[in-house]
Amino acid sequence: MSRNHNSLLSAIVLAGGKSSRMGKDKALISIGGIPLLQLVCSVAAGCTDHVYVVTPWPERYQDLILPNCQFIRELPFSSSSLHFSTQGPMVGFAQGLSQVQTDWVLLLACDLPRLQVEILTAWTTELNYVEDEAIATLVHHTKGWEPLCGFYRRRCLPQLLEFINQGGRSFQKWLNQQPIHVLSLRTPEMLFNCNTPEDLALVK
Ligand SMILES: Nc1nc2c(ncn2[C@@H]2O[C@H](COP(=O)(O)OP(=O)(O)OP(=O)(O)O)[C@@H](O)[C@H]2O)c(=O)[nH]1
Repeated sequence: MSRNHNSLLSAIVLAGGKSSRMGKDKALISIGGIPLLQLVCSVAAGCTDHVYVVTPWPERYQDLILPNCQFIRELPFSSSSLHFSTQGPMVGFAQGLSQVQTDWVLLLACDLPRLQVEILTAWTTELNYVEDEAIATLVHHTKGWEPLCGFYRRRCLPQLLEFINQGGRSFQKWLNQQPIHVLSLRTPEMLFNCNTPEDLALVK
């Protein structure tokens, strides 16, 4: 998607974690013959100018077809993070955000099989109208914020790192301390996460 230079938009897709509820890497699960990470990246590429895939293991995904996507290899957050594949989505996000050059970034989990590019594109047009003080624009539902399908300002990185450095790993806790613009969503099924074999059966 092409935009004027001042309004370029990046996406960060997170592909890490344990996939313990699924029992195998969610990113590689096939939905209609297409690996889930490829599906999500293709939607991200359809509504942004550049896609970063943040993962501890880029080699695992080298056979996927990911045009306009660039891998960022996630590193252990600190020398004490021995099991860095489980350091959590916030740390992956922070590492991705440190590479982003655009003012806004769309953050996506890799386990969202029902993303709709039309809705994400419509949301991108709202970014120009978000209050200056808001660091993100996200959907809010009964369980709280939806952190892994929404937009963040690049300038939130220092606050994010401070929270992480103090041991914080909960998006909800961090977001509850921040000014956030609320995104409206009439079709909440778009946010369906494919976490378990039962979820996968529903999608298929
Ligand atoms: N890069 C990166 N992504 C992560 C990490 N942990 C989780 N994710 C991603 O964040 C999204 C949500 O992950 P979750 O479903 O909460 O956690 P999970 O570890 O993947 O799965 P469970 O073990 O079943 O909780 C998915 O896109 C994961 O790939 C991480 O440490 N690094």
